[in-house]
Amino acid sequence: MSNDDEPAPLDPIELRLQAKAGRRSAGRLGSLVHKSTRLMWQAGPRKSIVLTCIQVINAALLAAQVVVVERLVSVVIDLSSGATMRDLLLPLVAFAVLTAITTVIGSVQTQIGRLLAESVARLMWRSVSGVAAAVTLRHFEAPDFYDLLQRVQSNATRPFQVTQALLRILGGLTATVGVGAVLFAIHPILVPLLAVGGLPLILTNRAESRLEFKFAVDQTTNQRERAYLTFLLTGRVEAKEIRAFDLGGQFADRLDRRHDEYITAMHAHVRHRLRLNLVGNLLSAILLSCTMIIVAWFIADGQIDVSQASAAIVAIRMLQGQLQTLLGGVQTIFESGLFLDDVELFLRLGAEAERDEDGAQPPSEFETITVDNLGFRYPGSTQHALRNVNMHIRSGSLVALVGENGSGKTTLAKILAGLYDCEEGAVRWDGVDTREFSRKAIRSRVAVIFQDFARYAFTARENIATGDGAHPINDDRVVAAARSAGADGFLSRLPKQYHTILSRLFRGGRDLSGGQWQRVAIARAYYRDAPLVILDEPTASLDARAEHDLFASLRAVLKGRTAIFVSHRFSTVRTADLIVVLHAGQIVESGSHDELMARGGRYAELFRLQAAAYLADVDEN
Ligand SMILES: Nc1ncnc2c1ncn2[C@@H]1O[C@H](COP(=O)(O)OP(=O)(O)OP(=O)(O)O)[C@@H](O)[C@H]1O
Repeated sequence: MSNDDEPAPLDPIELRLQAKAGRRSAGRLGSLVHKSTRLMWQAGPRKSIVLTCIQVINAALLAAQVVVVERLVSVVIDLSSGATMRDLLLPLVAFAVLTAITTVIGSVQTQIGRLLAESVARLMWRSVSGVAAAVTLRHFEAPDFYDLLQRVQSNATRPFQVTQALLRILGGLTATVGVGAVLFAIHPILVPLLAVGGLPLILTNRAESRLEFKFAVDQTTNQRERAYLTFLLTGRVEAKEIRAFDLGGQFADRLDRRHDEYITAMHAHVRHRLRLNLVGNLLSAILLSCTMIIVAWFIADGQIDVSQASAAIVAIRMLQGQLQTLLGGVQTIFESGLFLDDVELFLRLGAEAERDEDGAQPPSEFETITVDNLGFRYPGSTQHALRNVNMHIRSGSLVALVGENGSGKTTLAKILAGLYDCEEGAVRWDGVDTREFSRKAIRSRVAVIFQDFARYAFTARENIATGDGAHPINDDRVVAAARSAGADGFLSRLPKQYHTILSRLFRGGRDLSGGQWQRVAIARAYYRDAPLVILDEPTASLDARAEHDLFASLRAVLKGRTAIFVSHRFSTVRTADLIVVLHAGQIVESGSHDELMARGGRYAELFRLQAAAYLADVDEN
């Protein structure tokens, strides 16, 4: 996907239709089985082998049980004509041993299956979370992306179900072949009759799978809304406001309504599924009963004896069970296959993320950054957030972006940080368009902290060291960055100093004030050894002294690095080498504080407005 395009449509129904058009059912089943087996093998080769062997042994034991039943019935019949109770002992013991072994093997199989399932789920999560963390920010503007992510997350156990189903199919198949062979030996015609009995189930099972997937797709948005409302009602940050504005009841009602809609839809869905299930099983049972009638007719006709008939009935019962298992397995794979398509579609987004690494390496330092006629619209938006933006930033300078709310400061910061590509125009580092560089490498040359920076429930040192996740934590650099950001004092006083978890979510954790958090975030930016530092409203939560200290020491801390900061506080802005004034996505003025004041334009107006507010207070006192 080109980065200037809208995110690709992620419509799963469309995807399903494409998949359907492209492949026939048998081929599709083959490809699903292939993918799932590979996944299972990658997750646990030894466990996969053990489970496969167990299935085969189990199936052989089932076939042996049928033979033993035939022997048992034959001895029972012969009891009146000379056979003794001793003759009965051997088949009885064999039957008991076989039953016991099958039961024990069943439990072993379940437990190993659990372990393998966890490994498969971990493998899936690793890929999914890797892609979620790497896709471009554009995806996070698209509701389709969130819908897909939701389905991928809530179906993380699907590969496990597929692997379980695979094993069930394997077991079912082997047992069907084994027991089928015994049945064939009793009378060949019984086998095809049984196969016909399974046909209605195959058809209705497929229809049920499609129904299930359609239901899941239809309900994704509802499910996300419910997840969001639950998050609001249980979130720590939201807890204050929910109580202050008494929103709990209102949100709970909203959640209830969404739930009602979901349950109503589910009722209809369940009714539909049950109808299909009933039809399939009824037809199958009728056909199987016909088989029983034929067995009775064979006895009457003298084609088989009573012991063979008993064994045939046991075999038919067993085969019925195995056939159910087999078809259930196929159904699970088809059903999960539709969800796995979603996963595949999602993982394909990772390929685009990998292309972020393509391109030349940017220089480790730069002399100038030039912004040429930059234009940008957010995905799905018709309005330009930035238009005709031109800037020239010299290495080592301090640049301030100012302007009213919504004027485009943060958007410009995001583009300069390499988080979005520009739609029109270009950003150049020493004359080279940044799109020629690896985006990942560009991002590694920028240390950026946004207004809504992340507050990780990790230790203080980890919170700072996330500024450079590519290298092991260097504690000396952590402390140095914290000192430069004015965070060392309060972090050192925490119960476990820099090793204290900065959250109440975990035992022993401590939370910080808004301003203290902001200093930790600034330390995160300082920790990164990048030639360009971008700070989006770095002092919004700082007290007057902290703000003064931060800017007074900024140049010394930067040690010649270039810094761009967004601020609404003109007292700090005036220290910048270059002040860029944005209005409605365009640069309306730029220059030093003195130049802009002399010009008497928008900057001077905003500056005087703020200064007057302070002076008015001073005058009043
Ligand atoms: N994710 C987004 N999707 C669509 N439009 C957006 C998005 N983020 C911002 N905008 C729009 O882009 C324009 C510029 O927003 P931006 O956040 O860059 O402004 P700002 O100058 O940083 O504002 P503030 O001072 O309030 O932080 C605004 O009109 C805003 O509504």
